Amino acid sequence: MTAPDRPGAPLGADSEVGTLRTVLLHRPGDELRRLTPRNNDQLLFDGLPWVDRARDEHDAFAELLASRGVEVLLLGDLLTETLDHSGAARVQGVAAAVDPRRLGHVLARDLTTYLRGLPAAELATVLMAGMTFDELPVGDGAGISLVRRMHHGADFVIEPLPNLLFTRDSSFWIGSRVAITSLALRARSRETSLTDIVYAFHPRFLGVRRAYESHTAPVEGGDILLLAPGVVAVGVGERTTPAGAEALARSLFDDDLAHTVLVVPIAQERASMHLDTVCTMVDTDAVVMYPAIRDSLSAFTIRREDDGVSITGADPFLGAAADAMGIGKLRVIDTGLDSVTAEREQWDDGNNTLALAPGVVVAYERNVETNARLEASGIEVLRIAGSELGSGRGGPRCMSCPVSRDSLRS
Ligand SMILES: NC(=O)NCCC[C@H](N)C(=O)O
Repeated sequence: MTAPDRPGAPLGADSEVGTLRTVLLHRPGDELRRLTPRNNDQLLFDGLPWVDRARDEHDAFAELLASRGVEVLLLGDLLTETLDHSGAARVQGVAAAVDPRRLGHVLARDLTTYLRGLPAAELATVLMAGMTFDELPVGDGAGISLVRRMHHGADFVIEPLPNLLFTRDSSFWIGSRVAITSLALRARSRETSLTDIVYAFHPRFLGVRRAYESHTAPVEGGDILLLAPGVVAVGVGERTTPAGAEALARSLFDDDLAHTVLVVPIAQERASMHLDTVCTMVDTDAVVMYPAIRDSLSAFTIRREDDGVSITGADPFLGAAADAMGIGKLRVIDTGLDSVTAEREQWDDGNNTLALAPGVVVAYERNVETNARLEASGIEVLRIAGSELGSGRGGPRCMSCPVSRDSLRS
């Protein structure tokens, strides 16, 4: 992995459980205040979070990580620093936010000029929280746009990005490279314009190379599990598509970032929108998994071969994963729950843990039964509150993008 001359540990990750050194989070901000009962479904939230409380919960999450020696980077801070540092980042970030097809040429042009001139912190806020027609600056020429006149003041000129909270999905690190993903749904697609400029222009990431650069089809970070160095599982369901998984596998092989990719079909349902909603790694050879899918989860195995690739399967996931990882057995921590408790705790992200090291995970406190079973199996569980954070349907893993983990290769 790279970057000895930068602050902090070398960048990159080759597993889900190597000791976590640096992580990217997003502190809940004004983008969450945009949620209303009319738009929350479209913006992929199941309710309206109490924003100040969500922030408190998130601050406690960040403090827990820091208390365990993890360097916490905040997306909002990195974005502000990036926009301050780079004119090109400003141009790119604004261009992705201003849609002339929707706003018309006149308004798009005036808004672009206005945004490019904003101080970095204000621009970062607009790019994350969006902007309404009421919030447009009043000045010369205001009112000449028909689009402006005909829209309701509370309509969005720039749509907010409340799901920035889930930093896992818009980028992920593999080896010493970062992949900017290709988010499937309209409500989230602009998020990657922000991770893209941060990784392209922030001095901290100077010289970092990209993985999956072509992003030809949808791939979301929540579907990617780094099972072991060189072995990657990719969930295919509501978000990542078969074409995305195939393109990612070929790209990882070409860049020598993986030799085996397991493609794992998951139900196309909100409760299991990503692979990490039903299964996360808690140790080098162990996962916590939603019990209802334990025996039915399957995988196609794509291997890099001397003369191309081979595809086998579908086979039972647990066996295919153990084979690919070169271990006798992938342990499933037996959450042993009755089906109703298991379903409730899966919905509340009980299986969505963030490993800080082998056998040490962060989990939502509300999943009492799952956490107790993890502890009974020897896993250290660090509990955080998530009553408000969870309203977007994501747990500790979804809310974190590991930027640096110790390698498991050594
Ligand atoms: N990796 C994850 O499962 N992320 C959670 C994403 C939740 C977000 N509200 C979404 O629907 O995309």
